[in-house]
Amino acid sequence: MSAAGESFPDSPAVWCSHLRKRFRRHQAVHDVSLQVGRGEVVGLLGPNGAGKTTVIKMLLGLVTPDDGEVLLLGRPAGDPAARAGVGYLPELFRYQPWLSAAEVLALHVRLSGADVSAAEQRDRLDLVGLGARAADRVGGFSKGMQQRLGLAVALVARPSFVVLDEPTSALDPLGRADVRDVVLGLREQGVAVLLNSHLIGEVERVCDRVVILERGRVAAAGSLAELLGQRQVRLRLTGLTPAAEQRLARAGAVHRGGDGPDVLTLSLAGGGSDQDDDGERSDRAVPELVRDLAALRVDVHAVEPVRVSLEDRLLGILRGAAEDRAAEDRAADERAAQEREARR
Ligand SMILES: Nc1ncnc2c1ncn2[C@@H]1O[C@H](COP(=O)(O)OP(=O)(O)OP(=O)(O)O)[C@@H](O)[C@H]1O
Repeated sequence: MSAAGESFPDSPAVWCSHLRKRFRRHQAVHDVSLQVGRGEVVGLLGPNGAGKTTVIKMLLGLVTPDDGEVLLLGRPAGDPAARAGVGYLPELFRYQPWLSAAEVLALHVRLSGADVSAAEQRDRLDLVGLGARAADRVGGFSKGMQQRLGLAVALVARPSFVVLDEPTSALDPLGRADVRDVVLGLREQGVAVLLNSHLIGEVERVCDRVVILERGRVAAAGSLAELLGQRQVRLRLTGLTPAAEQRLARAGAVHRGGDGPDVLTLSLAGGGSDQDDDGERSDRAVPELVRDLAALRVDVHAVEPVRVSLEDRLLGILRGAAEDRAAEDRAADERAAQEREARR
């Protein structure tokens, strides 16, 4: 690992608190606090215009926040020593078309001030699948090849924190799989990664934690286990009594219909999981419920977890946030109407 950015090794790779950014009349980022720990892979998700790229640029000291604080590798974001420890693949990438891929890499090594041998630079091109094109001019590269080169540029100076803004937007499925392997390899080496991607499956495969932005705010954040949780189970039950219905209602919200008269879906209260003494997740809610239902003489024919994908969760969170905002707008309209009425 490079010595750059390593003078505060116990600090998170990046930490920010209450970031805000307005562009003219548009508040792009309202209030964002997040953290990427050392060696952690964090996914940044959210719809178009949610503020992901603006947040990334503020984290890297490329956009000045109106408010809030950032520490990059334990230092202020604009500090050259912090930047030297960071590899960045921007969303909009463009490299000097008159240079060869090897020359682009060598240029970035010089700019970074790191000591990276020619052999190591070639290894980076091999890693992104451009080893055979090292001597070719970038002007003749396809978009996907340029994006691969961008990834090599981001990795070449042995960063301890890598920020990838839509790293697979120009890549074919094979290229996306390659990037996934690269990210997993970084994690193995203890390199922290912040990954902004619309490809939710990709994020689900490689990320330890996810931060979901919606209209410039953090709509949800947590580990994949926390976000996905075992939140729902489908049960096939016969012989339900009022007491059993009450027991079910205590376990969570009951949804019926669609899958037959005996089938119900239970959204477990509190996500249905607790922490045991060792801090491990343990799902006691379901076995306890089944035991109690059996004691109440209910016939339990089937119990199956409903698998919730990150995509489902993301859509649910974003729809929930949109509904909350619509309700707030309606309440504000009503208040304004009441005030107008009172003034008459
Ligand atoms: N330099 C700028 N000048 C004016 N407005 C900007 C600027 N940069 C971003 N914005 C606005 O800020 C908002 C957030 O943009 P940003 O690029 O951060 O979103 P994003 O979540 O990365 O979107 P996408 O997924 O489409 O890339 C958008 O409304 C955008 O138009």
